[in-house]
Amino acid sequence: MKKALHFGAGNIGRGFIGMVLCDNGYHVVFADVVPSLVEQLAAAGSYRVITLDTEIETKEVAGVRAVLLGSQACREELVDADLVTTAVGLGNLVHVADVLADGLQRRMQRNPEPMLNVIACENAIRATSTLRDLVYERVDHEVRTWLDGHVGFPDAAVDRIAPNRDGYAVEPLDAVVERYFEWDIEQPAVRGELALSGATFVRDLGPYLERKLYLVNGAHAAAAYAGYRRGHQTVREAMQDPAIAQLVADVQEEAAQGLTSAYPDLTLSGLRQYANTVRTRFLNPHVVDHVDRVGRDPLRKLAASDRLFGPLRLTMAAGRKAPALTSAIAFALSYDNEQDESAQKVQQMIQEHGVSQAIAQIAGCTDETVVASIVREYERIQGGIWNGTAS
Ligand SMILES: NC(=O)c1ccc[n+]([C@@H]2O[C@H](COP(=O)([O-])OP(=O)(O)OC[C@H]3O[C@@H](n4cnc5c(N)ncnc54)[C@H](O)[C@@H]3O)[C@@H](O)[C@H]2O)c1
Ligand SMILES: O=P(O)(O)OC[C@@H](O)[C@@H](O)[C@H](O)[C@H](O)CO
Repeated sequence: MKKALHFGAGNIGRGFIGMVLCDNGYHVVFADVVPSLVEQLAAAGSYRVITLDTEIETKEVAGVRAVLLGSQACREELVDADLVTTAVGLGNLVHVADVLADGLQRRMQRNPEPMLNVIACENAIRATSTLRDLVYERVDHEVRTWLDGHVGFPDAAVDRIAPNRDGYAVEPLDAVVERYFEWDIEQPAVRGELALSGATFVRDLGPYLERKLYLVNGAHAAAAYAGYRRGHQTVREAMQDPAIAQLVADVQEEAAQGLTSAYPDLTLSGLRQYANTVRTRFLNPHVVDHVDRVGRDPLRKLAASDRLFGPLRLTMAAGRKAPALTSAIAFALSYDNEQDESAQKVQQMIQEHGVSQAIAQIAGCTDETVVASIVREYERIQGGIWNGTAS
């Protein structure tokens, strides 16, 4: 039986990647940093995925094991794994890289011939490439040469809403997910054979990845940050607020305009259809997804290449204005959730240096016109007079 080592036994790890791998006949070994989660998974050897839709479907993912990240057992799992995946959060890839660097050296010494693929399933531009670079930094020339020939690092885009489980009557290991899913993997970087039913193999991931990050996650972020500010608890509640529903649709339209200029194969009508489906998903009455999960870590979400400044850059490069993305960025900067450490860092930067400096520091954006528009929207939000994007 093929074996997959998956880092991150959280919502998307259990609810999406683990399930697809199991459906493809992999024996799945989860590696996580939370000892209690690892113990529970290891003891149970299985968990359930509950699909939230008009029909609630419960499916068992059986025959799984679990190891603690960094343990000897975890490093040893790499020696004969057939596939490695991650869903740990972009900032945590550095810790996965430490383990991969060590485990892959063991593999080079003891099981060098079989090809291996490593796929990071994180919401970011080319997260697998980021992970590969982190691994390469940690090994010497001999290992790098072996990695070049035997280990593929294909980039991927993953899409499935896997909310937190609070509010659902579920068992401790249950994962809850929407029915929809999409997993796109860049074929040219794959080493050896990799067949995964449920995944789509594409020649160039760029358009798939940016379409997903901007039209799903950018829109999601807009709904969450505006929703938080306007007192909504969940994404669905936020989407039922007409001003936010319009903001989200406008964010998608601006991003779509930018995407069609950057990727001639993407059509505006195709992107509009995709965007409509995304908004319907956000309104799914069976999914309770809190704005604080979707808005988590605004420092990451406000980075230059991420879901808000990424499409803004494309739209501006296409010579178009982006008032809705500007509002969404201003809402992200206004996100002062005390439970979110990253939000608190953003607030501290704003307090210490002002909004313009915070934008420069976080997103590297110093374009005076862009910064001035964001600041104007930020002030409207702070003043409580935002009731729709200024045109
Ligand atoms: N939840 C979603 O709807 C969704 C959908 C698509 C993609 N994603 C992406 O998947 C990733 C995980 O998101 P999530 O919602 O599952 O988060 P989560 O917090 O539910 O799960 C993350 C898991 O990773 C573990 N972890 C953290 N650092 C680790 C490390 N170094 N090694 C091993 N495990 C580690 C955590 O303990 C946790 O169990 C993120 O990059 C997210 O953007 C999430
Ligand atoms: O996971 P994040 O923090 O990058 O983004 C929050 C949500 O937008 C995200 O988890 C979506 O639910 C998911 O990407 C849908 O595929």
